[in-house]
Amino acid sequence: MLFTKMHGLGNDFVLVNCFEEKLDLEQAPALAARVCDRYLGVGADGLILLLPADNGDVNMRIINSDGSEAEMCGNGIRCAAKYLYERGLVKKDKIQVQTLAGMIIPELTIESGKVKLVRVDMGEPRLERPEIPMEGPPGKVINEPLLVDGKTYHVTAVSMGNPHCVIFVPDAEMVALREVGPCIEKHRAFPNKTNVEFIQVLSRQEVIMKVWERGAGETMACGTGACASAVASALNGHTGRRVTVHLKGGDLLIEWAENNHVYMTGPAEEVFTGEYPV
Ligand SMILES: N[C@@H](CCC[C@H](N)C(=O)O)C(=O)O
Repeated sequence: MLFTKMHGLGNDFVLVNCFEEKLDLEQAPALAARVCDRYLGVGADGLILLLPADNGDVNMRIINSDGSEAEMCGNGIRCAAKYLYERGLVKKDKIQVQTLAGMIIPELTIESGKVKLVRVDMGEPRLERPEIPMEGPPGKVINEPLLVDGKTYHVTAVSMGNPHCVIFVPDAEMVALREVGPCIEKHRAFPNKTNVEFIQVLSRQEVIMKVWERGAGETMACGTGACASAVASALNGHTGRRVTVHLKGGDLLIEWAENNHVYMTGPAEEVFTGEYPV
């Protein structure tokens, strides 16, 4: 299988062009776990498959490093958009990408034939509890107490197609991510598990985010997580609707526009190409 290793702010992926490579999709979870292994495989947070779409330009599937499939991936879709444009597979600067979270539209900034930045219309955030999904009575989950291993966290739940649990903290550096992250990811309140974001508010326009991803653990960045965190920050009155999110791997600009769509702007990089035995 020919593949391309890419990353968005250090959130890294193995991309496979399934217009060319004929993969058995039923084997994709096992393949993802093998290829993403940082010791025995290529090493990545997820496997991205680009497939022919029945609606739109391309169908993107994202499988986490543990083999579980996610509905969407913000950093991954910027990588996919760059790949499709620079390989000439799509010849326009606005691409319609079919995902399990619906149609997502990346828009490219191109300089000398290369993609510099990608601005993605990530669609509307979903806030009602069953849409996350999260156990409990109907309504939105904004700054609500959640008991985790005897400690109470105040959580705001946002779905960007995939579930996010956002927690505001005074100092993101002090969070014991590897201890608390997996407990919240697998908390019984989240029947489909959840991504977990810890947010330190710096100002009305800037936050620091640490993320524990469902199915992948700690990553250097999470695009859908940054969008969910920006929405949660505005809902809790901590920031306005345009926020720079500082992540371990760099910055994302997130805007929750008046039309209720969330726009994410950031880079994507190609690292290398290779061949992997399947
Ligand atoms: N890193 C991604 C999100 C990947 C999927 C996530 N782990 C999930 O299971 O929902 C991003 O940039 O959005």
